[in-house]
Amino acid sequence: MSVNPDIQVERDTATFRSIDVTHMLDGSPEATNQRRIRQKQIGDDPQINRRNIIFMSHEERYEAAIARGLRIEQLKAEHDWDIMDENNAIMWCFSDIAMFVHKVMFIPAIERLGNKEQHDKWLPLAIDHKILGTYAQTELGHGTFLRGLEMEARYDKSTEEFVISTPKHSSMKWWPGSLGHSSSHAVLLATLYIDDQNCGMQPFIVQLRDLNTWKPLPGVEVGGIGPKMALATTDNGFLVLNNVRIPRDQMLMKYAQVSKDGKFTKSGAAKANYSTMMLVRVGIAHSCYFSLAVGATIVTRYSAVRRQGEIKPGAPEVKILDYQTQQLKVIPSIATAYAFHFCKEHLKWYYIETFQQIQQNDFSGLPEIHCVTSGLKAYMSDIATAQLETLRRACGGNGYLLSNGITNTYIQTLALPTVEGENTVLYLQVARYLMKCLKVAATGEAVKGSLSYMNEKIKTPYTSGLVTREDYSNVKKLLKLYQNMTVRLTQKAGDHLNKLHVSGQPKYEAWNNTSVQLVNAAKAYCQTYVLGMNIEGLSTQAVDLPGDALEVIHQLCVFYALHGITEQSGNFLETGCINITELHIIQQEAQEMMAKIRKNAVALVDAFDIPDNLLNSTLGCYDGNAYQHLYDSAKSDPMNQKQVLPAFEKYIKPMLQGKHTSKL
Ligand SMILES: CCCCCCCC(=O)SCCNC(=O)CCNC(=O)[C@H](O)C(C)(C)COP(=O)(O)OP(=O)(O)OC[C@H]1O[C@@H](n2cnc3c(N)ncnc32)[C@H](O)[C@@H]1OP(=O)(O)O
Ligand SMILES: Cc1cc2nc3c(=O)[nH]c(=O)nc-3n(C[C@H](O)[C@H](O)[C@H](O)COP(=O)(O)OP(=O)(O)OC[C@H]3O[C@@H](n4cnc5c(N)ncnc54)[C@H](O)[C@@H]3O)c2cc1C
Repeated sequence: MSVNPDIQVERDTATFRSIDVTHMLDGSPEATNQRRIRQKQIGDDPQINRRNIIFMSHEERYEAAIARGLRIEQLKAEHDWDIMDENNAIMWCFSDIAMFVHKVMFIPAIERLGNKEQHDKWLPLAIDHKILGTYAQTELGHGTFLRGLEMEARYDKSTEEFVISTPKHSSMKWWPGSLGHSSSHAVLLATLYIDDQNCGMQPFIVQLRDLNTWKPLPGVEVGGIGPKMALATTDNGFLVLNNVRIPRDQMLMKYAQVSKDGKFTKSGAAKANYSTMMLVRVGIAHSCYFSLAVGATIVTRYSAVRRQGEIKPGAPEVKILDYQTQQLKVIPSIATAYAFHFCKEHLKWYYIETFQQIQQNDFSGLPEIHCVTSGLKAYMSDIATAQLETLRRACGGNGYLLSNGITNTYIQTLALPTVEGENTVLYLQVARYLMKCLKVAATGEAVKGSLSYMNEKIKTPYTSGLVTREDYSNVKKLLKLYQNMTVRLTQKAGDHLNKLHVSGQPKYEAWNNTSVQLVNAAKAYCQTYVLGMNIEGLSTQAVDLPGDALEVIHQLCVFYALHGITEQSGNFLETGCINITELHIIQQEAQEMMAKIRKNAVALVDAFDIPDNLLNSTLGCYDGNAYQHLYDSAKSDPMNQKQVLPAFEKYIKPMLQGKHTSKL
């Protein structure tokens, strides 16, 4: 099929070469080649390809997702993939593999929470798929408040076993992925009791099903929790345990230990048992980038080939991408996807470094990384879901079809603000850290890390530093505005907190009565962080780009900063970081920058280089022939393979013949 001329012209008139930016996104030309080879292995494989999933039943999708997971394992062995390759493969399959939690949580939890003997025993079994596991933490009654977990593990000194039980409905495990039908084992988080003393939430390895018959073991009641909005194949389940006994060495004992005679000891940081969650939060930030890149690719390409209506009366119909309002739906998502790229790259290396320190029992970096990973998981998933919905709607009626490739991505991404810590709750963790740093700054001590900009006192009266027109496209000056806004919102929340406390409210009550302001400050911190990483990326990852490509990536960053201010203008005005005249100039600059970026919109999404066989989109194919692909997809619907469906004989015909009232 030849390429649609409407999309070809976009490529021909772009001011830079997409491939240069692709190399930057991958890290190097060699890395691009390597990724393309991996993506071809996946996209061309009939067992992995998700081409027909929209026409499958729940059970068929589940089976296909198991087969997909298995096939990924085979490819991994055949082609010697490392862990990054495997994680990317899972992401390119949109996490549509049934044993997802086994890979991303069960194994990492054993690695992080187990001691050497436990590694030696359990990891080979898990890695070779001799056992399949889940991460069972959330209960019906408690997902957020982990100190409230009710499933009990009571130590029985006489037999050196833990006895695990579910005292009431609210204490059953509820939600763990792969638990319903796909796990033989669980890393199960339960509250440990020794002689009725509560020793906090601890991790245990519990076998749930017989490995030969797959039947639940005695005392184990397990099943699926029912249909969900999406993620049909993650097989989320419930679990009730009736006095199930496990040996003492099945408590994962890296950070806390129970001796044979029931002595409880702790090593490491207080929240060390929460470390698996941190890893997954980093992974979620990466998924947010990928989902947004997918959505932006589909909708930008579709907007470049769909013509509807006219701008100049009587002139030919225009591409919908030429409407300024359509640009406002599409261009921010492209700019955000690029900003998220720089941010997730930074996050990956930051996590790896800090994790190495933690492995060496240096926990000093833990509070900051907990703040950053919690905040970015929340912020990036909030933004990604909001923008994906805008993008989906930007496709008009066809935005409601599953074949468009964006609807599924969107509803899947909708889980991310909830999983791995509900977003509001995570913002409040960030706020906790902000308040601590504020206190440090108030004593005159230097605040370190991502909030070191707090050290600089904001002078009153204040000027924004935006003097010339060029200042409005100076990303460092724009970043300063964001930093000042964050500091002022943080101070404002801190002042409110103090005021309530001084007026007699206990600290916890004052905290709750300030939590709206605290969350607002936390979001500002996250937004500032992402912009900071975007700017850093310009001088690190993007620095070797040819001049024309660097200019476009720079424009995106400027637009990201300006658009962010227009979206959050209330915060910037309220804190006095800009005045109304400056806001008007910023709005104008943002619109002008958007018009410049529009010229390169298709080339910018091409640079994401997501192949058609992974994109699975009728609207967003590289060749731009959206109408042909829509038609082909409709024709391939199994319901269209018959001219007359059985429902005709059963219901419609009797109705037409006036017999329906008694028969139905
Ligand atoms: C589609 C893809 C599917 C992916 C799979 C999804 C799998 C899942 O969802 S698994 C379940 C995930 N569950 C969660 O994330 C639970 C969310 N809840 C939490 O993380 C915590 O309980 C939380 C943070 C809300 C509060 O914990 P709580 O024990 O009440 O602590 P709290 O008393 O508030 O104290 C917080 C302290 O712990 C620290 N802390 C909390 N979490 C962490 C952490 N992960 N690392 C380091 N420190 C931490 C805080 O910094 C704070 O320190 P300080 O006291 O010095 O200020
Ligand atoms: C698709 C999916 C997959 C999942 N996979 C797993 C898994 O593999 N393993 C696992 O263990 N769990 C899993 N979960 C569970 C998930 O981690 C929890 O649902 C999540 O942590 C939120 O907890 P919750 O359901 O208790 O929400 P709740 O805490 O009940 O949240 C409800 C509301 O209360 C608010 N709220 C709660 N506490 C506070 C507070 N302190 N301050 C202010 N507001 C508050 C929240 O902001 C929210 O608005 C999964 C969930 C989903 C949807």
